[in-house]
Amino acid sequence: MCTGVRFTSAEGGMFFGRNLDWSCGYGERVRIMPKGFPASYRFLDDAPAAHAAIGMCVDYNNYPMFFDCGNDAGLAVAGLNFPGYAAYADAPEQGRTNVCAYEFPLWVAASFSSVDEVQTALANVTIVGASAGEGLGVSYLHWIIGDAARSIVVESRADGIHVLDDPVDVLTNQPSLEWHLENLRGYITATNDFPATATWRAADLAPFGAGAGMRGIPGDCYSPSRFVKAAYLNANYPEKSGEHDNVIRMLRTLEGVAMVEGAARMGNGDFEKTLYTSCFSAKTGTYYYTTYDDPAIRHVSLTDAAGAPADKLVCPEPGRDW
Ligand SMILES: C[C@H](CCC(=O)NCCS(=O)(=O)O)[C@H]1CC[C@H]2[C@@H]3[C@H](O)C[C@@H]4C[C@H](O)CC[C@]4(C)[C@H]3C[C@H](O)[C@]12C
Repeated sequence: MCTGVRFTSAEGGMFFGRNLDWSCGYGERVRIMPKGFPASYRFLDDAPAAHAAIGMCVDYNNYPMFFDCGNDAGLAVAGLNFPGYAAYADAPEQGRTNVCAYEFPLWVAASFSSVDEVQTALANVTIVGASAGEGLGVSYLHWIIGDAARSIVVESRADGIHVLDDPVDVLTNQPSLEWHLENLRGYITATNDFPATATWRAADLAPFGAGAGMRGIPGDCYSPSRFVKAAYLNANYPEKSGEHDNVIRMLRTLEGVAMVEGAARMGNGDFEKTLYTSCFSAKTGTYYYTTYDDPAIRHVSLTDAAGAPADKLVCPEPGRDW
């Protein structure tokens, strides 16, 4: 399972993060793709990246297969599993912008400055289900894309591409975003208020402490449950100022929907857990992350690649003080 979250600070800076939940890693690393990087595409003309980007990826022979990333214009994107619902074209379609599923985050981050720009381009996009390389297969994903103004979700389904506004700025896994948003209507009585003592006949029922109003918000790891809990937390977290408190907001919110080893097996019998949690700060171009085995916060910034040649992915030593 995975969860993505977006919000803005009191100053208007976007923070965009995700949990990557799976049983095993793919050798993922944080990489910076410099501006001007020769981005190559299977069915599109190769183009130098208009924007530098930073994020978690498989560095596949100097090609970043991003899981999630943010760029120097403050636009960010993350891919989350969507099997059973995602459907891609078998082959490129004439007259369309044909983007392979594995290329999608790179294409978004390298090419665009805002959600509006991506949304316009998506009107002519076909997602093609070509494999990235031998043995890599095709991942069936949907994507959340955010900037300082808003977020959208992109779902390529059997009936075509759906570009949906995401008014709660959260994404998990199956089913569709429309379903998750409709499902929230079952939880509208949840509140962070401290409830008054109730009187039932002669009994005065005082709350045990804080949290009574949140009862009913699910705490399990199932995709619909994580959507509800993440949406509740994202909607109720008080607005914060400055980098520190907003990074903490993101990491604590994602911790609220993190998967702990042993809680849930995948179909193959392996336990799923939150392999890493990330937070991209758009204003500073910094990518913060923690891993399951090392909860200390590490960070790498787009500025760490200043002056680096454009044709190589940059892998700076992560900082630990902040
Ligand atoms: C497994 C990851 C999604 C995690 C997630 O959503 N889990 C949900 C679990 S569940 O279904 O709901 O049980 C996805 C997100 C990004 C994916 C990777 C990226 O798409 C980049 C490449 C793409 C290649 O086609 C396959 C390898 C790969 C390296 C992908 C492996 C894997 O599918 C990743 C890592």
